[in-house]
Amino acid sequence: MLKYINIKPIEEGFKGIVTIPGSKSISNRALILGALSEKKVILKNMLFSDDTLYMIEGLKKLGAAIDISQDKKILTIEMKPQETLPTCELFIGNAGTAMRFLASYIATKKGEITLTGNKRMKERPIKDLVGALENLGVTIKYLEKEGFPPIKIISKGVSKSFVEIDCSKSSQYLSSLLLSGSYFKHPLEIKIKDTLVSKPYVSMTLNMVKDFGGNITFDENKNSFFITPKKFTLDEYTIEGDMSSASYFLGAALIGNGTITIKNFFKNSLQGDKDFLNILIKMGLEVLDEKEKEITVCGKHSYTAIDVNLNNTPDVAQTLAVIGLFAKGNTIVRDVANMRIKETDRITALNNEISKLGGLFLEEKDGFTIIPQDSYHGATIETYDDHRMAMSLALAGLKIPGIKILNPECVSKTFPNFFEELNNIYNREE
Ligand SMILES: O=C(O)C1=C[C@@H](OP(=O)(O)O)[C@@H](O)[C@H](O)C1
Ligand SMILES: C=C(OP(=O)(O)O)C(=O)O
Repeated sequence: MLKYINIKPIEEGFKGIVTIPGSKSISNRALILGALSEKKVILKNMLFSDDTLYMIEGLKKLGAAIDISQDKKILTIEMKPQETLPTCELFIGNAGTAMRFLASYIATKKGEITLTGNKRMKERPIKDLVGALENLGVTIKYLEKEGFPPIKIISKGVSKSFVEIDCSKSSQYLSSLLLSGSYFKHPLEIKIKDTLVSKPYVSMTLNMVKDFGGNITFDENKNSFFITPKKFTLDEYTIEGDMSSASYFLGAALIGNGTITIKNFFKNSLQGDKDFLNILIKMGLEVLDEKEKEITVCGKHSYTAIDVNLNNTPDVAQTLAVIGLFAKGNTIVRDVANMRIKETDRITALNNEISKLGGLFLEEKDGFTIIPQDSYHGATIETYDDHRMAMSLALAGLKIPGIKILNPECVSKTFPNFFEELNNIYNREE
């Protein structure tokens, strides 16, 4: 286990080329859709990281034949035809998508399956999804604390045709039902109670279900989704590069006033986090070149702050917080209360670590403000087993000497070779 990594400041005007990995969100959706499919599915540009490996191991235990070619980033998946799933326990670490998406997948069949995870996963709520599945006729028992994993799902399949769900804490509950709903026995109406957070992830789900052969419509007046039972028959699916992972290198170019080419960057991405590029353009980032799967961006000696609502894209809020340290003016991030129930309480974690650098961080219940200071100093950064704390605070080290990132291997949740790629931006391209 690597205990820490020192980040070296970078010279302005640097040039680098990096490659980002496949999208976590798309990889884990494609695995569920592949497991539901009638035949073998090939997934290309697949992400292999903790979150997808927990999903892969879980699906294997449930009966999937999965072949992996890690260097080619290809995976094939074919689920054994079976009415009843093998009785087992699935450990899914702290992979929110795996925990939530598997719950509805299990409900498409008969079986008794326990879903559990690490200490933090046991503090992340799942009650609204469990309640919806119970209302659909699935029996679910909390094995420790009411409302949280571990849960035991006792399923006989879903035969009801209407459910209401509260998605004000996580959009993953809705995506879970939408991903597997085509394999419930009857047409299903899912009515959204309250506000839906992280909306673009639901659009991503709808797009992918459609690509696999599903039929889901949305009625705006009723605030309801309608799913028709369908069989999936797609042969092959290509995973996009991960736009949340790209945020660190877009940010590095701006903070470090350098030029970075990002490969595996999908211009027409399904991911809401692609909008981070537009946020940074407003702050001063310049796009030098854009191809279908590659972008080259360039920073500025000085850039402006921004006031932005990140409810649609909470995963880039930490990147923006660190970029805000060096902006002209105060950067304000609004409407991101659910950052507090992710890998760690991310708002408090940012406050702790940014304060250690000499930064001024104003913490709100559902957001924060970064007030830039004339100077900062190095510090030893705690990462709270949160990949995004490690990756975003590493960016501060491009400017501030003496930054040490503790437990850097937590990046393996979504971007196992992040620090190797970060190293690539120091190697000047001639
Ligand atoms: O559906 C998804 O793939 C995700 C949805 C978001 O979670 P919430 O809906 O809980 O905000 C996001 O933070 C997470 O990293 C991935
Ligand atoms: C919130 C995240 O993950 P999860 O899928 O575990 O919710 C994340 O990757 O930032």
